[in-house]
Amino acid sequence: MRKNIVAGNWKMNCDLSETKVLLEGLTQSLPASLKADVIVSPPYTSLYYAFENLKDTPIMVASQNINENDKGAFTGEISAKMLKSVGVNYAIVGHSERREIYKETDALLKTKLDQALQNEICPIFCIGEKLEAREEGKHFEVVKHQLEKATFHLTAEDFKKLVIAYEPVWAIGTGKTASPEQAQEIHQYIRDLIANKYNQSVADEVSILYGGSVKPANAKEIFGQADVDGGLIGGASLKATDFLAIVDAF
Ligand SMILES: O=C[C@H](O)COP(=O)(O)O
Repeated sequence: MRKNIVAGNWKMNCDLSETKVLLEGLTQSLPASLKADVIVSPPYTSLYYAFENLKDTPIMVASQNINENDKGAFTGEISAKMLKSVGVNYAIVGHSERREIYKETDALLKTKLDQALQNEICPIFCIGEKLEAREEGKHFEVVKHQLEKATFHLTAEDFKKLVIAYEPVWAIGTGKTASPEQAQEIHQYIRDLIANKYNQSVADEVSILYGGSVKPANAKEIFGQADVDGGLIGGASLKATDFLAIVDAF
């Protein structure tokens, strides 16, 4: 059965001392029993510190990216094996900021997913349409294309290891959130795509997260939708009390 997951994507925020403060805030106020799996995704420079300081807690650590190669002459890059060695169990792959700013293509993302899975890192694979596509009613088409091109080569066993994050680009960092009905509609569509490609039991095992301006004030309503299994949280994950309130929203 699929899991509830709340993942915080810190993006390019938090140096080491800020990481320390944020993690202390999280661990000191962490409820004894959690309603969701909790993941934090600090920048590379804080990953090892995060792992070391969270290993006695239920909070898991994700990277915000992963390289598609094993090793070698790729100046500035970090391999899956290196990530694994500092305690990373999840990797965000295909965030819209990487697609847009760093021109990551569906073909590249496919190889990144393979690399993560080969190294036993669970990908949090991001898909979602831009505002123009939403306004033209092409959002279903966009997410179908993104999903098919990067993931449908996977076996059912590997597909079940993915977490999908639906993040409408127009809702990221803008304060605009998809309505709970809009989120449910497209999450259900994504689950149906998975069921049609694989089968219903695979579709029922994959957690589909919503991302885009999730805050303590709107999390409960969004997470209350039948096919929304949690959230990928940007801005609100940088404040421990807000992030924990979102975790508690189930
Ligand atoms: O990865 C997280 C998303 O980009 C959402 O960011 P946000 O919560 O700041 O809108």
